[in-house]
Amino acid sequence: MSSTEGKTITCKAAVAWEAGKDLVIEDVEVAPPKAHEVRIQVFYTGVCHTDAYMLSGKDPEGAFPVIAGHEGAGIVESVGEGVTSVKKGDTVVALYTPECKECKFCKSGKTNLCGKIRATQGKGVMPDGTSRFKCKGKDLLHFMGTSTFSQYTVVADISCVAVNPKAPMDRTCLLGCGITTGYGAATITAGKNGIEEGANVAVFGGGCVGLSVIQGAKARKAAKIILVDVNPEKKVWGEKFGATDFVNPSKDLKEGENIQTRLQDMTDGGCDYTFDCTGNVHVMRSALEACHKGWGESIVIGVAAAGQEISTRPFQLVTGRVWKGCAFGGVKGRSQMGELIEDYEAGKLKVDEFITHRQNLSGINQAFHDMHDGNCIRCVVDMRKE
Ligand SMILES: NC(=O)C1=CN([C@@H]2O[C@H](COP(=O)(O)OP(=O)(O)OC[C@H]3O[C@@H](n4cnc5c(N)ncnc54)[C@H](OP(=O)(O)O)[C@@H]3O)[C@@H](O)[C@H]2O)C=CC1
Ligand SMILES: N[C@@H](CCC(=O)N[C@@H](CSC=O)C(=O)NCC(=O)O)C(=O)O
Ligand SMILES: [Zn+2]
Ligand SMILES: [Zn+2]
Repeated sequence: MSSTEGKTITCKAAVAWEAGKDLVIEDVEVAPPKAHEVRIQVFYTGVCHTDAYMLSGKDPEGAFPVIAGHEGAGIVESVGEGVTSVKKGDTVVALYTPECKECKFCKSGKTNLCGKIRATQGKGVMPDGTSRFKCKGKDLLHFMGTSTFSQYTVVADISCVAVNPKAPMDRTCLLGCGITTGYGAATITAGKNGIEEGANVAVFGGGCVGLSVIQGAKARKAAKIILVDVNPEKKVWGEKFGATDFVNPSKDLKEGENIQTRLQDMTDGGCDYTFDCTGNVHVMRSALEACHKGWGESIVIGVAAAGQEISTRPFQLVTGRVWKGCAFGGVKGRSQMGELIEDYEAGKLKVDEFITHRQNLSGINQAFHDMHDGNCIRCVVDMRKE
């Protein structure tokens, strides 16, 4: 038994007291895991745009005070009663899309969305309706079932997966969201079983998610892989991951052209697959309309702010274009993370290349500021260094 097992741990965490304000590094108390829960020492966490989105106050599910973060890797400190899937000392990746393997969703074979704890996760509490975090006598909310901006966090046992301990956690943490999301969207969600060889693909938005779609499209031997981004610096980034073409819609379009018609011209009538990786609802429309008549599919990945809605002429769908979307790329975290880590270890999946910035825990606000720099793809925060 470790010295901390069964006891409350006091550690540092980046606390969001209210929307739109910097995070504050606080001493927080992390209660021991209850039944079917796991307490994890978080070693590394990435910082995702979805964290920024929630912290800005635009997420209808966002509530404060909260500990954000969902791209984390660490080591199991202790487990609650009945936990069999992981044990103390295991290296784990946190899963904001859990996998219980027994609910209607998990058993359907049609989706990676798991219904078992979604309602409480969305309310920022553990499955029993309470929080494991306290600061200054107040309960803090959990976020996305993971809260990786704390040196210790408690998650449901279905919200983490044990992985090869040899894989470096300062990189594999990124498989907890951005890379897996884009790569899975291209290799699992698109079409019946991912993008087919020879398909023409357009990816809107060349951040971590879009570049990961490009990586997946390349793995599937797509023909044209066109990156569409308003940031000219993203051309080089796209090429690094396998993009064959780049279009900047704010600079490269001729008179009378829009991005849809440009992409149709480049692909003999339209793309087989397009992906929105921006979260902009107007871009989502363009991505759909750039699809080939009869079969083109557009996959929405970007998260749009509260109140935003998508629209198009229904005729676009009547004429065979398909609009769909996915969370976590359609990847089932507990069943499929091991394979991604193997691919990374075998040099088949790029991960290190996404890391452009690093911070210690005390630099976490800088990580959010750096997100606005076009050359910031992902910042990894070392949670053990204050
Ligand atoms: N569904 C899911 O499971 C997940 C969804 N997400 C969401 O995916 C989205 C992408 O995430 P991430 O890659 O980290 O984000 P980034 O902000 O790093 O990347 C988005 C890119 O899109 C560019 N962009 C912005 N507006 C346009 C436009 N009008 N046309 C073309 N490009 C544009 C941005 O340029 P600039 O930098 O100049 O603004 C940027 O290069 C976010 O909305 C995020 O919340 C993330 C993870 C999982
Ligand atoms: N809570 C928001 C939507 C936020 C959202 O779409 N989250 C994605 C993951 S984004 C990761 O970086 C997701 O998993 N969605 C599926 C889910 O079940 O939450 C809102 O209410 O609009
Ligand atoms: Zn994310
Ligand atoms: Zn389930």
